[in-house]
Order: sequence, then structure tokens, then C-alpha cells
Amino acid sequence: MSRTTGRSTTGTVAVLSRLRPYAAKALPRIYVAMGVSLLASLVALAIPQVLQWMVDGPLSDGDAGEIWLAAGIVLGLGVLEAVLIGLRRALVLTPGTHVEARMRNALYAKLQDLPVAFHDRWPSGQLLSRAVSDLNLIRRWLSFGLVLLIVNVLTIIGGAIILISLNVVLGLIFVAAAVPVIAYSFSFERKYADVARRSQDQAGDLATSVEESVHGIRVLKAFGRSRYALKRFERQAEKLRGTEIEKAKAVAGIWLYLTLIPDLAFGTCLVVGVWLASTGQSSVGVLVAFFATGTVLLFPIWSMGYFLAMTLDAKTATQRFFDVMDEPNPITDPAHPLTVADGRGELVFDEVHFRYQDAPERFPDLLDGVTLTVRPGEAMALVGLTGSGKSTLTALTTRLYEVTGGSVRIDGIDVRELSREELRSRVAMAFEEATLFSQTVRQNVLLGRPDASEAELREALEIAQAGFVDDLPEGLDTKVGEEGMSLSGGQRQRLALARAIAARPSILVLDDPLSALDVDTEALVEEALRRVLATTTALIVAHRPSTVALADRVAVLQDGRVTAVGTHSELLATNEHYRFVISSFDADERSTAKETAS
Ligand SMILES: Nc1ncnc2c1ncn2[C@@H]1O[C@H](COP(=O)(O)OP(=O)(O)OP(=O)(O)O)[C@@H](O)[C@H]1O
Repeated sequence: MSRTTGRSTTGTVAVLSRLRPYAAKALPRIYVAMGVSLLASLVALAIPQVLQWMVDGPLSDGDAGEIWLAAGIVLGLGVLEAVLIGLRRALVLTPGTHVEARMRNALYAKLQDLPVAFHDRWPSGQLLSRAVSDLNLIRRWLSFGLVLLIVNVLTIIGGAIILISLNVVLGLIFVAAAVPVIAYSFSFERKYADVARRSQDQAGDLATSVEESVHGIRVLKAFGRSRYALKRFERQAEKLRGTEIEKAKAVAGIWLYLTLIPDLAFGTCLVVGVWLASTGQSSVGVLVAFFATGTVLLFPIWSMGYFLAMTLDAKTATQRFFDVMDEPNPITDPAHPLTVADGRGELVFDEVHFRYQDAPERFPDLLDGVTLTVRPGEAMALVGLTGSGKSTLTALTTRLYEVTGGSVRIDGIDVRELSREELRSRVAMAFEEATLFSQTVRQNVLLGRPDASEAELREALEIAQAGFVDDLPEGLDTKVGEEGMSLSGGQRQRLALARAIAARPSILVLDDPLSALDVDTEALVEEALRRVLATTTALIVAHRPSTVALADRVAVLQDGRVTAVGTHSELLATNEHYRFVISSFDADERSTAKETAS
């Protein structure tokens, strides 16, 4: 999915000025760099004045002493200009990097804060490209493009005034040439802004493809789909290449205008100037100064296209950054959070309604009035057909998603009345898909409670039957996750379970976290889990009879509601839907057993 939002009508200055809070600390240094750069331009513009004085004065008088003096001044001014340019470069070297780092941290914090629903909608490559290449563009613009764009414009204006003061006719020919250039620049801005946005969005899509195919490399290889993935990637890369060429063509167009028109203007000035000098209406010195000034102005004029493009790239990058930063977060802490006093661990779903944002309107709510009480210390299994909304219901307990009606209460307090930190310290979750981070085993397990003691950490590992960690090369300090040791699915699940247990929550939510374990290990984990569940309230999504056996009672989720609650044997005896779900478990188990045997 592309996050292209189409052409923005917001002005470039208005968009870029949104960078001010992040750039505030860097701006003084950037302003000084601008001042220094402007000084360098003034020095460059002063050289032709000295030449004029030299040609009209000492050179025509044949005063050798003054000729040497003038040459010395020109040389001195040249050296001064070089020193000032060097100083400008030194000044702009670091401030942009600070701004980039500040913006990147802010973006990361925002991404952490935004709800899961946001991450469901946004492809990770789009976020990655914002965090890397867009911020890179902004840094380069701040430390280079912004300074030189402004200084070049001022240099061109100052140079034009000098040209007019040297000779009105020649000066006006030069200024008249600016009219078509400015007109073209406006149409360039419109065209380039569009194509820049498209290119940056397409780069994000490409990053998403790379990310997906790297993540899914096993599936692609196993299904022999590598060539297909490559073809898809090539198509996207080709599309981006096309857009980049469009961009390059737009820049080439303005570049042509910016070189051709000033060159034509100076050519005209040369013809008129020679005529003026030959008819005595202008001195040779003035003519020399005029063309020397013109030469000084050529680079600022030619490079305007480049800096304009850079500015528009930075504008697009800024818009893309704020696409994320402006995203409202409906799941926030209340102004005056309550605290759970006794922490008994009662979990109540009261007439809970929920529907995903992108669910078609004709569909009823996925959760259509779920009412369920899990008593303190009770282990409740949640059973239902696949797709009935079990995982979704568990996600509401920690506000990964927000209820769209009704409420979820912990010890009598609506979860929306608690700070998210307090809520997530009360409720710990373990998911079927066990995510480990590129950190040590210890850091991964203590994610929810970094200050847990060694004994607590060991106990959690023991309950989750994760003793294998001691056989890892560096034990608990072995790095796992994406950049570390590869672990099996079952090992990952056991670490994720240990993580939930180590958090010592009053409510434990387990979304089928034992699915990847072999039968023997599962039995051992379940036996150990029973000890924990005796003191902790638990909501357990069950896909297997053995998981159901862990629970005191079972709730049946059907058509968006909890239609029955009871013990396993009660429900078996009285509830037809339960019997049907359980028989589908058995069928699954049988087919899994067959697959394992074959
Ligand atoms: N992020 C999402 N955005 C939109 N729809 C979703 C999202 N996650 C799940 N759904 C849909 O909501 C329904 C319920 O999904 P959920 O994962 O809660 O079911 P489940 O009962 O846990 O299923 P299973 O037993 O297969 O794990 C499904 O139809 C699914 O397609």
C-alpha cells in the first residue's frame, strides 16, 4: 500500500517552517553560516570593483605600483573568500545531524506510542524510509540547501543592483532575463513537488517489499517463489526508476533555462557593451567590471535549479514526516489516571463491542456485546471457531485496540481510567507469534520488568521450561532475535511465555502461546503453569484440549458474544457449539499427529 496523499497545496515555506521546533537549537549556527556565506559572496562581488578601478585607473595611467597594489587586493579578496567558504562549511557540518537525530528520536517515540491499529494500516517500509532517507534529505537541506538557496538569491539580487549601477542599459537587459526564469521556476515547483512525492512514496513501497521478502525468505524459497518475488521487485524498482528519470528531466529542464537564458542575456550585454564602449558611452573598466560581476553571478544562477529541487525534496520529506507525527492517537492516558488499589485481578468484559476500522459496514461488530467475568485467581479458557475474535478480545485487555462500545474493567476500574504504564504492569500477554528482540535472553525475558531479581528470572524460565538457555553459548547473555542466535519456534514461544510470567502480572493473558511445543514439553509447561495460575487470574485462548484442561472454566465465543460459560465437562454435556469446536480441535490434533508421524 502506498501512502501517497497526492499533491499538497500547502506552501513550501509553511511546510518547511514546521521544522522550526526541531531545528531551534541548530538555527543560530545556520544563521551564522548564512552570514559568513553572504560575506563570501560580497567579497566575490567586490573583486570586479577592484578590477574596474585597476583598468580605468592604474592600467590606463601605466602606474605599475598601483597595478601591483590592485593585484594584491584581488589576491587577498580571493583568499578571504576561500577562507569564508571553508568557515561556512565547518559551521554547517554538525547542526543538521543534531536536527536529524532529534527528529528521528521523536519519530521513533511517536511510532512506539501510536496504537496497533496505526501499524496495521502502515507498511513498515514506508515508516523505515521516513526514518532514514527522508530525514537524511532534511539534514542535507538544512545544512546545505537552505543556506545556499538564501545566500544565492541575495547574491543574485545584490549582483543585479551592482550591474545596474555599473550601466543601467546592460543591467536592465540582465534583469529582464530573470522574468522568464522566475516564471519557469514556478511551473517547475508545481511539477517537481508532485514527482518528488511520488518518488519518495515509491521508495517506501520498495523498502516494504525488501523487508517483506527478507522476513519471508523461507516461505518464498520453500514455495519456489523467489523468481516471482524478484519479478515483483523489479517491477517496483523499474517504476521508481521511471519516476527518478522524470525528476531528473524536470531538473534538467530548469537547468537548461538557468544556463541558456543568462548566457543569452550576457551575450546580448557583450554586444551592446562593446558598442557602448566603442561609442564612448561606457568605459572599458566598467565593461570589465560588468562581465566579471556577471561571471560571479553565473554559479548562483545555475545552481538555483539544484537548490530549488533540494528544497522541494525537503518539503516532501517534511510532509511525509508529519504524516506520521500528526497522526492522532486515540489511545492515550487519562488526564487523571486512577490506580488499582488491591490488585486482586478481577477481569470483566461488560457489553464489549469492537469492530476493526476497515471492516465493511454491512458486517456486524466483530465483538457484539461480549460480557464475561474472570474472577480473581481464576483461569478462564476462551474457545471459539477460527476468526471468531478470540485474539481481538484478549488485545482489548491491554488497550492494544480500544473497545468501540462497552468497557473492560480490572478490579472494577475501566482500563481507560488507568495509565497505560499501570495497565500494562497489571496485565501481561504472551502471543502465539513469539517476537524476540535483538537483545540478550535476559533482556528479552525481563522486558516487562527489568528490575526483577535473578531468582524471579530463573523461576519464570523454569515454569516456561526454558532451561535450554543455559546451553546457549553465553547462557542468559546470549544475544537472540533477528541479529542473534536463531532459536526454534518452540524455544521462542517458551521465552515469550517466560517474559509474561516474569512480569508478575495480576492478570495473565495467553493467546495460544504453547502451539509450537511438542506434546511432552507442553505437558511440562502446563504442569508448571498450574502453579502460577493458582495465584494469577488468567485468560487463555485455547486451540487444543490440553490448553482447555489448564482452565477452571471455559467461555465460548460465538457470533461476537460469549454464549456459554462453564467447566469443560459441563459444556461438553450441554453446549452443542462447544462440542463442535472441540471436535474441530481433535481433528486438528489428529492431522498434526499424522503430519508428525509421516
Ligand atoms: N488488524 C486487523 N484488521 C482488520 N481485521 C482484522 C485484524 N485482525 C483480525 N482481523 C479480523 O478479525 C477477525 C477475528 O480475528 P481474530 O484473530 O481475533 O480471531 P481468532 O478467533 O483469534 O482466530 P484464530 O482462532 O484463527 O486465531 C478475523 O476475521 C480477522 O480477519
